[in-house]
Amino acid sequence: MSTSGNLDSQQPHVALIPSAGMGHLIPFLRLAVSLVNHHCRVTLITTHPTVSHAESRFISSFLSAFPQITEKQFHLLPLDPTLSNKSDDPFFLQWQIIRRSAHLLSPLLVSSVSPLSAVISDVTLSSAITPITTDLDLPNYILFTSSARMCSLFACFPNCSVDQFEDDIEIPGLPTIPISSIPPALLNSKSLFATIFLQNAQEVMKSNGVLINTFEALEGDILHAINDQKVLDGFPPLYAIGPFLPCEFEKRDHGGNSPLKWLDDQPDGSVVYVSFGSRTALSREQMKELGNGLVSSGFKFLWVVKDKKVDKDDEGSLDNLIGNELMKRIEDHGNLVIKNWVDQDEILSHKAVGGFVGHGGWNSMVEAAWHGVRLLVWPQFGDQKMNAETVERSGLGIWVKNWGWGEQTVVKGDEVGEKIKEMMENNLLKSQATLIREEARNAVGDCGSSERTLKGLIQKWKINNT
Ligand SMILES: O=c1ccn([C@@H]2O[C@H](COP(=O)(O)OP(=O)(O)O[C@H]3O[C@H](CO)[C@@H](O)[C@H](O)[C@H]3O)[C@@H](O)[C@H]2O)c(=O)[nH]1
Repeated sequence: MSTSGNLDSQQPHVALIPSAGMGHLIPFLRLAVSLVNHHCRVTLITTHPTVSHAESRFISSFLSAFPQITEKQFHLLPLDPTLSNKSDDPFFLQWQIIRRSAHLLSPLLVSSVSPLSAVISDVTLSSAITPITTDLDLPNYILFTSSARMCSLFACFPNCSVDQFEDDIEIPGLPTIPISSIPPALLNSKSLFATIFLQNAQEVMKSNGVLINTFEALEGDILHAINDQKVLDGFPPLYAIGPFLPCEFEKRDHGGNSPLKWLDDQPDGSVVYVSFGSRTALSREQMKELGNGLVSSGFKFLWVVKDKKVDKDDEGSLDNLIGNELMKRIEDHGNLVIKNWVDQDEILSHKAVGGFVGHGGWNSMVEAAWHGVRLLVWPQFGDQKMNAETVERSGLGIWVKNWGWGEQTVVKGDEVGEKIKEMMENNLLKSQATLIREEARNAVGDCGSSERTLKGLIQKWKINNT
């Protein structure tokens, strides 16, 4: 694929509208690169301000790497004070502000260059954005940033009454979802999160299609059940176009502190990589248990520690967080602990990395599949148990169900250490991870399922342009 222009009068023009946080921004920017590589014109709507440094840095290196992409700045309304009573999570608040500022998007979606063939917005924004695209008569697509399994719950959600939430959730055409896997925030039907989740699920039905970062070999049965209308009659076409590939622009200069140097000195497949994504801070108590568990597993590890949800606030020293004594034991055993943004792609692609302990954030799960790294999934909140189910079913990793939701319980270090050993010593997982890696690569190869699906969608936009 070339990144050159090769423009023609039918060239589709796509506007992308991400939501708050790296877990939502990253898949949008990777999708943008893929669309450029497929000769689409892309407009990126960037929110101002962003919540984290990581988001601002990512956007600016993306725009420098792709000068052909048009940036439209979306200046958000100030924080509505009534919102502060609802949550103290800065990403939640930003998501709400984006939704409440959606009416300001109209002028940004009226293109002076060429009319838009598609507007693709984050699923969490859909009920705020669909009325705007409908008014402007623009084709409206959704990017579902989680797994197809989570999408099956999303599709059925308007038909589930809250009273049902005492029992497993029936998903027509698919296995039931245990009540214990439902995102806790959905269990209170009066919560703002549950209300908006429901509105989004209703509004998505009016969209032209839903794009998703997964692939046939990973979630084929679920994709088929949704696309065959077994899960919900009338659900829009679900386009599986993953894995979204990490890109060059994401690489950062670590000023000589890259963990790669340390990884280079470790034997192949020997290291456990530990990270809970871009916005999950474990409790101090859990952090200590995890540290003890890692040491007791006997495996070498590279642990990325986060103390605060937002990077700007994350200023404490490692010694303070983990304690001098544990920190010393960790270092005496020759392990590496980092409290900064790392380039996860370069870590997962390193031959020394043999396993990944993560929270089940969907981007990380797909990245592990792409690199064929086996997983121990430890869901903390939200969609993460649904994603863990997919990982377990595919044979890419294990998930300890009785650990519950990470944010609600503290798991003892010994248990963590045992499970890490189990994951690292399980050769079946290792060989299955290698197979999934092959399948992931096939999916985006020339004749792969995801590549064909994406090309078909772009072709549709081209035909609509004529
Ligand atoms: O130091 C870091 C930390 C994170 N990442 C990247 O940041 C992304 C993190 O995304 P994800 O693994 O999905 O976790 P979250 O940041 O927690 O993502 C949020 O968004 C996801 C997509 O909707 C959901 O699945 C999660 O539950 C939700 O917490 C991944 O691409 C990682 O590679 C880095 O590169 N370096």
